[in-house]
Amino acid sequence: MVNIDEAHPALWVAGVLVLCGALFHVSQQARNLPNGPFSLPLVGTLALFRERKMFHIRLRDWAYQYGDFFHFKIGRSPVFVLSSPKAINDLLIKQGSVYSSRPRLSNQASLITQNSRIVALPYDDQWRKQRKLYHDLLGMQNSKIFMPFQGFESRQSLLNLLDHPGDFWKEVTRYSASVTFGMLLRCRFESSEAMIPRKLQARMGLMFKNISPGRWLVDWIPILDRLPDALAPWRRKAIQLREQIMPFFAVFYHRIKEQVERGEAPECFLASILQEKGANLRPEEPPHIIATTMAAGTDTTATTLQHFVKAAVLYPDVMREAQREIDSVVGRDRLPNWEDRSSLLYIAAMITETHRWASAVPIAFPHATSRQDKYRDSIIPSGATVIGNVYAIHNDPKVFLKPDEFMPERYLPKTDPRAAPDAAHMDSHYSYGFGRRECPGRHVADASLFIVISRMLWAFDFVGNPEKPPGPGHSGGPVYGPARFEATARPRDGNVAPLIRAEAEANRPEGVEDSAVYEKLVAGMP
Ligand code: HEM
Repeated sequence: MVNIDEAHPALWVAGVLVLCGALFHVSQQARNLPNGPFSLPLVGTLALFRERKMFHIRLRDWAYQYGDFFHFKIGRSPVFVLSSPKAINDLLIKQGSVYSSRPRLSNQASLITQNSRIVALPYDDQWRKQRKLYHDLLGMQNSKIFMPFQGFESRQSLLNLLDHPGDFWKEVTRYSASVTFGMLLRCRFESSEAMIPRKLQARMGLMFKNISPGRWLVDWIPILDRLPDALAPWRRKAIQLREQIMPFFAVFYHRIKEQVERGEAPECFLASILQEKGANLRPEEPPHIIATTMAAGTDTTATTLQHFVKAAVLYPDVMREAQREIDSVVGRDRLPNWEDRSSLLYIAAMITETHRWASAVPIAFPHATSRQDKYRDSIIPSGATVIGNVYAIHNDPKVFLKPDEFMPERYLPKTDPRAAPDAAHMDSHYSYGFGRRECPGRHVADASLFIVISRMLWAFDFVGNPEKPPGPGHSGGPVYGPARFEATARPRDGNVAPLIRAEAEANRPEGVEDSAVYEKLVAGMP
């Protein structure tokens, strides 16, 4: 969360200043805080600066040391960390009306996001308005309208993997981007080399880097923000960054807007926002909704698929068990389809286990309180940051036996002879977050994962490079993928190639255009 690497010089200056002040201030609330790592008044928890650990690893280690309800401090502000299903259930879920806000963005971050990105909005009417748009689009029932896209794109994935067996890494990004862009604006990508997903990733990287708390000197010395614009060049810089990031999204916005005005828009999320559903939005909101949807839908699903391929390579017995199930339910003469979903229990368990074993967002997104509350004798002030420690819980041996092992059996129904119910003391996972802020795209995401995973395993064995097996470590952030690794998709038998080629073009959804039209429009952008 705190971008220490980026903010290093700023931290030292801020550290000296706040240390001077520290002698005169003692946080009133400190008396009521739960256990936690050592912190200095005003400076906060020193280990945040000292140790070069990834944030979710550090939070897991602290959870082992301080228990399932601890705090640390950023400056003077306590951050509360919940590291057991009980603590999460007690607060983030049962007390949703109190624990569903977001930490306040810095002024710099607000300049970049224009307070229009749902993931960062506080629990207020603007959030409710945007959340309803997502709910209407992505709710359990409505999300079914995307099945034809997911079905078609998963067959394109098989074709691309057949032609380029080593390209799974890029292919899963193409797949996820096509599903997301399809629902957002009826646009798709045929090739794994498509340039738009890469441009999207670059922009989101720039955005997240610059809205992270602690990124700017002024985040650490807020009094500087009182200076007029002429003496505050960082404000201009934030606006320049926004102008670097947002025109890319405006391209999609303007094209669909023109189509709406001509009465020629495709039936899609963006058109419905520009027609009646988004009537109450501020003008700057739709481009940010486009950016959020593209980013939230693409990177997370692609990353989860990369984790899945890693598991398939590292656990060939699990892959074979899944293939045995597919072969017995589906046979070898056709691809798995939606009707098979309720019979493919091992595949369902495998998807849940992928979310647990390697969460794409290992601490979800921090929540914040909208009023003061009390928990286990501690006062949690209004506006406090509260983190659900997903990674710690998913890796806690008290909750999941042998947490390092990829074991779909832990999620099978108890009556299934393959089940290992004692291996899980929780019947789900927290990779989609919690309570009222839980990911609204989860039904779409799980459907996307089901259809492409079941079909990939029907068609291919995933084989690693014995010289370079997938290692530990992560890529990316705030969405964490595995460290890059090699894998080859090897057709399982002689039926696979002819069937994939024969089926690739079937049931092409109507009204979906190739991304070429947008590629021309964004070609000149860096
Ligand atoms: C495997 C795929 C996905 C994962 C792991 C994932 C994970 C998450 C997480 C952890 C959160 C924060 C929850 C919280 O604050 O408690 C979130 C929020 C969100 N997700 Fe997803 N997500 C995925 C797919 C999607 C898709 C496909 C969409 C839509 C196209 C989407 C749209 C959103 C939105 C709009 C929010 C913000 C919700 C809010 O702040 O109220 N996500 N997601």
